[in-house]
Amino acid sequence: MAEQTVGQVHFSEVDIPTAEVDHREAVTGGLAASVRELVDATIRTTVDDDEIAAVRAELDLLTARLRTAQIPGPAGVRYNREGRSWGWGNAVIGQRNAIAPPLVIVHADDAETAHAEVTLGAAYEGPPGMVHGGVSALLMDQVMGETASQFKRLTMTGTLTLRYLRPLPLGPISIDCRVANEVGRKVFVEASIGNADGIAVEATGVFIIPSWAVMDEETGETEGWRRSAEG
Ligand SMILES: CCCCCCCC/C=C\CCCCCCCC(=O)SCCNC(=O)CCNC(=O)[C@H](O)C(C)(C)COP(=O)(O)OP(=O)(O)OC[C@H]1O[C@@H](n2cnc3c(N)ncnc32)[C@H](O)[C@@H]1OP(=O)(O)O
Repeated sequence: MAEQTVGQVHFSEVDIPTAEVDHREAVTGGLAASVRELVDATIRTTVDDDEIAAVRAELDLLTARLRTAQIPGPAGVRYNREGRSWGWGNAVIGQRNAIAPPLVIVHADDAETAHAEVTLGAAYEGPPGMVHGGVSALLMDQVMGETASQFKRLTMTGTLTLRYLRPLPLGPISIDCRVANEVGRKVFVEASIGNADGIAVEATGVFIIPSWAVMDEETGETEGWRRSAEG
């Protein structure tokens, strides 16, 4: 495994064929999907106290089984020589992260725009029956960050400005995003989140290519960074 550091950001090149990565992702992604169901059931269950205690005891045993073999810290972002990258712990798109919806982001071929759709359930509630405003910001931040990066450079959120136009009910939502402008190391991005009734939140963001992450196009120092959302 080769460690690569761009300024303060570390990522790892691992020699795993894409087919095996896809397989691992399908298996562990299935586990995360089951845990997502568990999260929803935990919020909504009305079983009695004894049943909760019994379920909890079983869950603690299951968790202990998973912990018999685990990595020492967070999942990080990894990539292989075929250009497949994956960030399984990412809070928004992480396939192994039950906290992540997970969002599947579709980027246009020119990488200037992106679109994402997902259904948000009880775990994402803020106002009663509505999507938490911070969740809307979180999801848009990820879509905007990826779009700003255009998968060819590292960008970080500098300023995110949100205008909440109307409450967004839990249920199916969609996000649209586009690069509006670019000046030096600043990439200006616009996004919105809404549903079939229209836009609920508009966002504008300044995403910065950090001074420590300006890459040399010739040496391809950061070539391992690719379309993580697709993998
Ligand atoms: C081979 C290719 C590689 C491809 C890679 C593709 C990967 C694809 C995969 C995945 C995509 C990413 C998906 C993630 C999505 C989630 C995003 C997050 O959650 S990011 C975490 C939260 N954000 C932070 O933690 C930042 C913390 N802040 C910093 O690190 C710095 O303050 C930073 C980088 C924002 C700026 O540091 P400086 O040293 O580079 O900035 P200075 O040189 O002072 O300024 C440059 C210009 O930017 C403006 N600027 C600086 N900070 C700004 C700010 N906060 N807001 C707006 N403008 C700012 C300045 O005014 C200046 O503008 P003037 O050139 O003078 O016009």
